[in-house]
Amino acid sequence: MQWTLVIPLKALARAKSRLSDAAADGVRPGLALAFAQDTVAAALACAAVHDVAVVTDDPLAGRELAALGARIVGNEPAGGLNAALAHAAAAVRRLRPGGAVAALNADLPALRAPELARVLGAAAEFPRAFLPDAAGIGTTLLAATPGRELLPAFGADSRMRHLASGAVELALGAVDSVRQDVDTGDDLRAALALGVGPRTAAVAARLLIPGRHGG
Ligand SMILES: Nc1nc2c(ncn2[C@@H]2O[C@H](COP(=O)(O)OP(=O)(O)OP(=O)(O)O)[C@@H](O)[C@H]2O)c(=O)[nH]1
Ligand SMILES: C=C(OP(=O)(O)O)C(=O)O
Repeated sequence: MQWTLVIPLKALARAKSRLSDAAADGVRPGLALAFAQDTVAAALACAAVHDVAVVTDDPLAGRELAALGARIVGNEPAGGLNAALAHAAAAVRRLRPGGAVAALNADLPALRAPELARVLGAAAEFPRAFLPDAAGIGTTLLAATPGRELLPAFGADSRMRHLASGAVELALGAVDSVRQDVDTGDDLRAALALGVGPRTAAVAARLLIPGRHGG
């Protein structure tokens, strides 16, 4: 099964506020963009991925991610993350009727294409399925097979809310790179330990993150 991935990215100037312990105001937009670039590049390299649509109104992010090969979908309607995801999922389904669609977080800088392929392969067995984040509280991927609505419920406690919505939780081992989202400095250290993509590695090298250099 070949998937269209929908990747939401809010305005870079507002992104990753919980990373303020590890990255100053002037650095976070560039870090958020680097996470998204490494996420999109790994997604596009995945054999199970047909195409990638990034949902954003950020002009710089739109240009940079389009240059990698993503399609850019506007962030509408004004109603937050889940409204924008549902709208984008419907838009990609109009372009590829009968296609499989999955929403993927934009903050997976350690993402590896073979691990994403394993997750999507497992998701193909169910009408709707999701992967919990590394912390076990949120969600990094929500998938809907052909003919099924995505019904996204990202945000606080999204693992429980996706479960309650009837989506099947994927219990897979060895897919850490798909689960390791980065919201805090500790998350960033965990992602660096897994091994991040080149854009995040370049920005992180300038941050002198404790733990990366033995601190
Ligand atoms: N297009 C779009 N993406 C969003 C919106 N809100 C959040 N996102 C994206 O959804 C994912 C999870 O978002 P959040 O955890 O709310 O935001 P964040 O920037 O990752 O982190 P914090 O600022 O620390 O909350 C990230 O990829 C965000 O960029 C929105 O309203 N529109
Ligand atoms: C929106 C989510 O991600 P984050 O961990 O970035 O808040 C979520 O887990 O549903």
